[in-house]
Amino acid sequence: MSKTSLDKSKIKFLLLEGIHPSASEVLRSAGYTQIETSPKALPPEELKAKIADVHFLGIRSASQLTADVFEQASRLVAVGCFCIGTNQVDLNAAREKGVAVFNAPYSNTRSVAELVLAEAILLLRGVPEKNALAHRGGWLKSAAGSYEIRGKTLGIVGYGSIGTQLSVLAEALGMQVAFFDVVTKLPLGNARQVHSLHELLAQSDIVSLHVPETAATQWMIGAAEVAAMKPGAILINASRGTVVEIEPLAEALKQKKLLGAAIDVFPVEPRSNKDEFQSPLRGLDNVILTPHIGGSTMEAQANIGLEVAEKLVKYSDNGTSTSSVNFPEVALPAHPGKHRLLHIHRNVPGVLSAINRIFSDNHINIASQYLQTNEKIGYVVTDIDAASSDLALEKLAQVEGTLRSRVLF
Ligand SMILES: NC(=O)c1ccc[n+]([C@@H]2O[C@H](COP(=O)([O-])OP(=O)(O)OC[C@H]3O[C@@H](n4cnc5c(N)ncnc54)[C@H](O)[C@@H]3O)[C@@H](O)[C@H]2O)c1
Ligand SMILES: O=C(O)CC[C@@H](O)C(=O)O
Repeated sequence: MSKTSLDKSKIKFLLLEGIHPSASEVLRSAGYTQIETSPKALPPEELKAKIADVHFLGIRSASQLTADVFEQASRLVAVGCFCIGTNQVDLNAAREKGVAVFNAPYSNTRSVAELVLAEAILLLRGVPEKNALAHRGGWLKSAAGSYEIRGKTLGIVGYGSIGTQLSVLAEALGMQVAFFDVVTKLPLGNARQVHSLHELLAQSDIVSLHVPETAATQWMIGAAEVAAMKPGAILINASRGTVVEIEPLAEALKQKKLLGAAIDVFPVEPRSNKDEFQSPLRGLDNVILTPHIGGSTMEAQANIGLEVAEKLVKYSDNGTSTSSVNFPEVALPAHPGKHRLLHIHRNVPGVLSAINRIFSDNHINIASQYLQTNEKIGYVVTDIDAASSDLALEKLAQVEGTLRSRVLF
């Protein structure tokens, strides 16, 4: 048996951050037994020590997979992000190591959209302040500053999976929906696209952010943007903590320039439920603060567990990389009776011919072959007879540009 093909009982999975048990169930029913789980993210040094011995890693948003961490990951085959965002992973470093990264792009969109709408209603009614006061023995029975959601304008920044779900639900409640997106999008229902962020801010009663964390979205809402919002408007951020500058927001809330805010994500978030949450927004009664739970419902987490674990199993069992966020996507049939060689390489001219020269020079018959590339890497899968796989694998590893090769049988 080849040294680089492990039997399933030796393949190690590490699932961090309280990933739903549905993931472990999928892995166990696929025959994997070495599954270690932890309720929290690991600090960098601990993560580096652990990752050295792991073949598959599951994380959510709190684990930081930097280039340094990937340096230690000599056995790592794939990472599963059991969430939508993949900004916590250095995708280039993963690609350089030949590590495929998967996520769950849709399983929690509904949960986020529902939370945002609920928060919008509560903020428009001043419930956070009235609730806080009642807990302190106060009684604020008043309609002043309380409004229905019907007829209000919702401004959505980022009209993707979550933004569009929210748009549909908001219209069902009688809201007007406007959105800003860098891409021209087909508006759903009666929603309309506006051409600049400031145009959106100037006309929205509620602004809700649904962009990914990128260089362009970093601090996209700062002092100037808060100033551009309508007096008495509401800001909701359930996207990423780096999208909003907290200090100018806190100031606008203290000055009552804004009616309220609901913030689910923060520039710095505690690594576990035992660490202290620190923020200038603490103590402001017109702000709903939630601990990054936009996607945290039992339904969403169970679905994410299934979805991502199934992707890891398919990649481990037969090399299928469909819906990977950093890898060429290949959907592969089963390969009964054959050994399957997986070769991941830099996408430079000549690699495929070098690979096929190995097969022809060594009289190895190819039963089937698949190639897919993206701008950076190529992924070649070749099914051959079992007898030749050790020799072929040894030679494939020597091809110039090789990032990783392994065999499945
Ligand atoms: N709080 C939570 O628990 C939670 C849960 C799920 C997702 N999220 C976050 O929400 C983000 C959005 O999720 P999604 O599934 O809707 O993503 P998506 O990729 O489907 O949509 C993002 C949209 O933002 C647009 N966009 C990108 N850059 C932009 C910019 N600079 N200005 C304006 N628009 C821009 C894109 O064109 C796209 O339409 C995720 O990336 C994730 O970070 C948070
Ligand atoms: O569950 C998480 O930690 C992240 C949730 C959310 O931000 C996502 O990107 O899906």
